[in-house]
Amino acid sequence: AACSSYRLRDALHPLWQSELSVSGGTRQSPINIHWRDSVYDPHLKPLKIHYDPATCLYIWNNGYSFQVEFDDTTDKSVIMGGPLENHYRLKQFHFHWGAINEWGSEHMVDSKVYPAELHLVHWNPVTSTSFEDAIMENNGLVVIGVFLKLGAHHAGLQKLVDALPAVKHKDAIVEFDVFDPSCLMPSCPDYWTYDGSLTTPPLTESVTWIIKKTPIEVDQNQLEEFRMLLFTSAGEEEKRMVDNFRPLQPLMNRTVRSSFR
Ligand SMILES: COc1ccc(C[C@H]2SC(=O)NC2=O)c(OC)c1
Ligand SMILES: [Zn+2]
Repeated sequence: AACSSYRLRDALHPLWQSELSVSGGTRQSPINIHWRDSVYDPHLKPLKIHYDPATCLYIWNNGYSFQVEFDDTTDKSVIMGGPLENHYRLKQFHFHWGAINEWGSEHMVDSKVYPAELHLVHWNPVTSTSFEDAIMENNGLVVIGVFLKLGAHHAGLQKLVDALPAVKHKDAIVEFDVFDPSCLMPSCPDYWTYDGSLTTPPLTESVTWIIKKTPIEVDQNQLEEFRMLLFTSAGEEEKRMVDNFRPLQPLMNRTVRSSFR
């Protein structure tokens, strides 16, 4: 019943009216990860991350989240290992968050919700010639999800937070150079992985998800800076950018694998 009400609410939500475009979806995201149902896979390798801070280009407000874009014309910022057959190039990262600390993440772990979730989006340059192509390819994309929890100040994130006032409105863009997103990774190597989809239209089922088990800590002021962004363009009636997460989707015939016992 819960999932059907989610899907009803999901389909009615203004952002996902186009949900019908994948109404036959069998591998939609996000999901609630039931820890005990995840299956340890000894063949899963450690995830290898090599990001070159010089590939960072700019930060912008796309009307749904704020996004940091990277130069993906070379293999300078890549991930490999883990469940992956080859390397994937970093294209962008963005966040999802709530109006208050009680919710905000897209994925959940045993129904535990976090105040925010980071998504690092990568594409497969071996099977696709561009990010745009990879979106339509089965397993063309890899998104690493990192939970954010309320706690200590995150010094690495602060550089990003300090740039947010410059991208307050939809379509605002500001140069953002030399940022290493590795600083947003928890040191714990453990992750879950499953086959899923984009969590915004076109909702295509082209994503290998890698969800880190351990959250990173950020402080209240940093979360509140996220919540001062706007969905709306300059001159429009202001709508605060909050609750930009998709409701849970049914697991259907999928198994979540874990890299740890
Ligand atoms: C047209 O192609 C798109 C559109 C949207 C997103 C972003 C979505 S997907 C995710 O994980 N979170 C989000 O907000 C995307 O990302 C790969 C690719
Ligand atoms: Zn996302």
